[in-house]
Amino acid sequence: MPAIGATVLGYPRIGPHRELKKALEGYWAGAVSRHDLEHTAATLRRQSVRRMAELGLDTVPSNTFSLYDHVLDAAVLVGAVPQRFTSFEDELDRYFAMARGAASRRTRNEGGDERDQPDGDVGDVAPLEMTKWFDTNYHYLVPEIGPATPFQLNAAKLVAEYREALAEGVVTRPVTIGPASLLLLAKPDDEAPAGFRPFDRLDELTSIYAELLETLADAGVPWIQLDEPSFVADRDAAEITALQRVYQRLATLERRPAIFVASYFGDLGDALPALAMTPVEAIGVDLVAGSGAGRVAATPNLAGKTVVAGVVDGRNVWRADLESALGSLATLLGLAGDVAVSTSCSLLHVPYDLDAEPDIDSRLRSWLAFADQKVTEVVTLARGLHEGYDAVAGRIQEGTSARDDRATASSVVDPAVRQRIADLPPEASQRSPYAHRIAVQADNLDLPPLPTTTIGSFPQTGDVRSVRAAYRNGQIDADEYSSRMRTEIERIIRLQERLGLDVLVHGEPERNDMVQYFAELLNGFITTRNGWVQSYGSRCVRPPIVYGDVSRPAPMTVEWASYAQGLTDRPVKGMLTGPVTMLAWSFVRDDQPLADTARQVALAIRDETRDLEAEGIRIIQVDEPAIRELLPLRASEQPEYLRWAVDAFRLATSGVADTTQIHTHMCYSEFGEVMSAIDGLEADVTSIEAARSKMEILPELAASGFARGIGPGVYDIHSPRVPSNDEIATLLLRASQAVPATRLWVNPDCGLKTRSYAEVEPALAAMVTAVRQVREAL
Ligand SMILES: CN1c2c(nc(N)[nH]c2=O)NC[C@@H]1CNc1ccc(C(=O)N[C@@H](CCC(=O)N[C@@H](CCC(=O)N[C@@H](CCC(=O)O)C(=O)O)C(=O)O)C(=O)O)cc1
Ligand SMILES: N[C@@H](CCS)C(=O)O
Ligand SMILES: [Zn+2]
Repeated sequence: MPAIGATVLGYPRIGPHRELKKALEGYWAGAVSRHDLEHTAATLRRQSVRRMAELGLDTVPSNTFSLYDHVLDAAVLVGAVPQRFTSFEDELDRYFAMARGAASRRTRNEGGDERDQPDGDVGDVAPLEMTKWFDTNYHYLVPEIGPATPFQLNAAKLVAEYREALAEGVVTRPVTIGPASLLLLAKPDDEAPAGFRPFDRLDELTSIYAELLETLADAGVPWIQLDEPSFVADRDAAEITALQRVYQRLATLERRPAIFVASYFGDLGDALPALAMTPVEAIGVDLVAGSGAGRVAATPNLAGKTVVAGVVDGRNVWRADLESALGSLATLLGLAGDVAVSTSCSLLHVPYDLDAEPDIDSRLRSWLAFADQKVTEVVTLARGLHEGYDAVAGRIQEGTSARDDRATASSVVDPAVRQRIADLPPEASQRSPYAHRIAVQADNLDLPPLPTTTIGSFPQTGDVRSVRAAYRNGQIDADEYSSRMRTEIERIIRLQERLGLDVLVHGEPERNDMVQYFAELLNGFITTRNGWVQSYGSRCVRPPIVYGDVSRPAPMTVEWASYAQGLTDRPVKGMLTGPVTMLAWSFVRDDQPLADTARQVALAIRDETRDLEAEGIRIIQVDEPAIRELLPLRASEQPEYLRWAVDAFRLATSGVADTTQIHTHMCYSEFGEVMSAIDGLEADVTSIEAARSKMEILPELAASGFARGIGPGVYDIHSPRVPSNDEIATLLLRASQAVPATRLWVNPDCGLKTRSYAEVEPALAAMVTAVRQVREAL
């Protein structure tokens, strides 16, 4: 068995130029053949293993490539395919049906339209649910596992990708999710009786993994990496014992590769000594998010094992502190059998290569590291560890100088921002009592009961995107751009008037992304040209980088909002992204607490709310869809996070007069655990994703004491399906049983940017008709 040496836990897969995205969307649209899709995928995989090997890694992971999602791949690997997909005989059709939904066989025979959508679920076979991958902005597909879900090994992809890399001359280490985490990431299927947990089937699933290990041994695979990230969150003693049982069993198989159990996004806690007691050969620890090398080194039973030390941050873009990383590695050396050097998690969460960013100035660039630069850092550290400090002294010095330069750069610290924060009185985060302000807002707005609205974005048509691209590329000037955007805004305002909505939006046509748009306009942020990171399936984002103190040089949204308001007598909602979401979807500073950066962003947003108000905007929505996402995985760390997150939102939204109504919006998460924080935001109105769970969230919210305006989403915008008036009316009546109708608002689950007008117009018309019915009924 070769030593692991220098390695990474995973590598980006969307393609340096988003080749996979383009091939997938082309394939779904019927414009790219299956052969071409497979060719693109194979080329990307080969390039990736070659690149990692050329950069000097000792061992390279494989099977980290995925056509859609690695959790879906793991479900397919163990044959956990829900019944509704079994009629798809072709494997790729079945795979994409699980990812995106599909027309049933009946509809397919009638000419179903599953290839028309670039993303989202299509047709009448519902896809697997999508949810957040731990506390990242990546989304995985949730396996459905019930008592009768079949398990059957299907190792073809894993073995084929191993052999494909071997043909490139690279012996790889196949990676997949370990059995315990796979079940903890799954949800019970609809057939499961109350109280059933997928985890109940751990022993059965372990048998499939045993078979997998034997298959890999037969294929000559030296190492397998089984990821068990679910154990960096709070787990009970039974779950930890079960984890130990799994690896005791797998590691005592006669025929198997060496086993590397990886963890990331935090500290393994009690799971680390439990794993150390099993005969697995290697354990991976995250020394960036976790509590450090000292604690790991103190774990008994590591002497015969390789500790794979995740010392290079796999999910942020700062150049590593090589000196301190070497210190951590030295702490482990001598206590473990061997020390391998790695990233703290897969590099899936960072862009490929800093060299693809010609616009970033050279000084700032010297502070940064993207995936390929991180691979090089890992290689340098492994050399330093094994050949001694002097072998890499030059590189370490270079890194230290860059970090010192960053620490003292005047572009990072803005004394004016710091003074403003220091001068803030406590009442800056306090509005007058809700009962008082809601009364003055009612006078100011004069809205009907059950006011109707949308969440902000309207379809981002090809036309709108190409106008933005033309402006960005200098093909049209600012006047032409502004005029084209105004035409689009006017069209959206007139459409909403025609549909009969009560509170209008300008539709966000000028925004490439709800975070990047603001980052481009704020001091302290930079944005990238090619820094794409997969968010889900074929969808990508370019997370901005916060490098310095944040401030707002000029208004960011006022021009568009006030133009829209000038077109209509109905209130137009101003639309901003909140401080927590701005940070959750950016690469953040690692040189000051996140809470401090959040206050700076909050102040910039606060300035914007006041300017919007001064221009006659009477309602302002501050979106915080990611407030749940940043919730620490360990309960002990959650109260502190919630305290500063709520405080930042309140700082952002308390600068306006009582007459101005503050809305917020949340989606993409289960909000059960953060109900009291949602209440603590004190937004006058909160819109929240609720349609898919059929309003289940409302009783929970009411029970938490929440007693302000609430807009539970009445239809799911992730689906092209147009809801009927009756189903929306039914949901509204259900909502009115949990929340007094006087506090109910009516809106879709989220923004409409990924949908087409052909879906949006009838869906909103149904929503307005349903509200009229319900208003009469109430
Ligand atoms: C709400 N969601 C968001 C998350 N994170 C964000 N940062 N933003 C979000 O909205 N996390 C949770 C969810 C995740 N959901 C999504 C949904 C949709 C997308 C998405 O559609 N992404 C787009 C890229 C968006 C973008 O930046 N567009 C720019 C640039 C577009 C582009 O590719 N331009 C071309 C050239 C121009 C052209 O011909 O169009 C190029 O650069 O090559 C824009 O529209 O201006 C995607 O396509 O993946 C992401 C997350
Ligand atoms: N205002 C944004 C929120 C998305 S979470 C939108 O409508 O797209
Ligand atoms: Zn949303």
